[in-house]
Amino acid sequence: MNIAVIGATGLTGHQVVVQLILKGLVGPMDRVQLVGRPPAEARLRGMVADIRDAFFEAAPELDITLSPEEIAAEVIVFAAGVTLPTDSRTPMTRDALAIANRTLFETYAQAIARHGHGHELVIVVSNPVELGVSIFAHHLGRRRVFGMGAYQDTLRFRREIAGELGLARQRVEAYMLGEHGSGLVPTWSSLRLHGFDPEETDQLRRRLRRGLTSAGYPDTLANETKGIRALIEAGDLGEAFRHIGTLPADLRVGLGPFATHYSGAKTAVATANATVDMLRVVLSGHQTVMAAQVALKGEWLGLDTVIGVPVLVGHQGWVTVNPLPLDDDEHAQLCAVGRGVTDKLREWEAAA
Ligand SMILES: NC(=O)c1ccc[n+]([C@@H]2O[C@H](COP(=O)([O-])OP(=O)(O)OC[C@H]3O[C@@H](n4cnc5c(N)ncnc54)[C@H](O)[C@@H]3O)[C@@H](O)[C@H]2O)c1
Repeated sequence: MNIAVIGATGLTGHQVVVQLILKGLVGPMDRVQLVGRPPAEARLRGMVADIRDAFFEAAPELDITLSPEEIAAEVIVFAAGVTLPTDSRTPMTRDALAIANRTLFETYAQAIARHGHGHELVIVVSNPVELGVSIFAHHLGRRRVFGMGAYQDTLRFRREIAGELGLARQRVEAYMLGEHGSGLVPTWSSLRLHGFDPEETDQLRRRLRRGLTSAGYPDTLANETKGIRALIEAGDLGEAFRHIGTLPADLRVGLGPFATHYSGAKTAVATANATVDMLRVVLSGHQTVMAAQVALKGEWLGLDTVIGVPVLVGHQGWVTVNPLPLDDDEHAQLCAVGRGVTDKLREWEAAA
């Protein structure tokens, strides 16, 4: 198997390569292409030496690639580009991030479309993930392109619920859909707790939500984000994490990574874990449902944009949306977020 990691020397890209090996997804019969810019060549060489030193027998063939035209892989992880600074005193808007990364998305998408074999699957990690998916889908065809934001947000949502109930994460089924970052849509209607009947699940769902409704979620998340930002700017990370711990699971999903990023630790380990997990699903050859940002053309709820939804995945890409039973507020929320993403994509693309 051939896997390419674009932005391999970055915090996230590096973690993806290490976790691919540690989790046994690649071994000596496989090849991992480490893709970076020419100025990163020395660092890529050092990275290869370090990985061989650590995992000699288990390591795959590690190739250094400095040109987008030379990427040749079955699955490509895109983790290159600018990221939000961790110093809260120099904030960067998502708009500025989009403008900074747009050219990079375009360059790689065009090169892979021109020089690739036409079947590569692409997992977009870099932000804004919706913009990355939109650009890659435009050049490669939308069925081959996934954003990992919704996959990671869904893992986090399940983990928060499982932790609060004292269950293994595997017993919790629930989806965090929408836009990665500020447009999360927790679909509490999708909650299934294996081993609990619908009545018990209803009771636990009420307990977990603590009175926060789907309609009230976006404003509450925005207000809580302001509060956490103020604590971070005041240098009180400890209070920020303590406060997040008092909030319901769906708010913790939105706020935990925010505080982790600004703590300076960043979220590379969890992001790589989710990416490698997603890669495992995509490569398994079994048809499986997973959450991902994909470019929709009205397949579900009339959504015609890039948004996180549950998709049925096969070895050639996503096949169809796996619809969930949503209540009216969740439905309205997902459509509103979809319209917001469409407006942003239009703006970011017009700023070219
Ligand atoms: N989806 C998520 O949950 C999530 C989590 C963390 C980070 N991210 C995103 O992933 C991206 C990377 O984050 P990071 O923390 O690893 O950043 P980083 O700064 O550590 O790494 C970025 C890498 O991109 C490389 N790069 C820049 N321009 C390049 C080019 N033209 N060709 C090849 N490589 C190039 C840099 O050399 C660097 O190695 C960011 O966009 C960030 O927002 C997403």
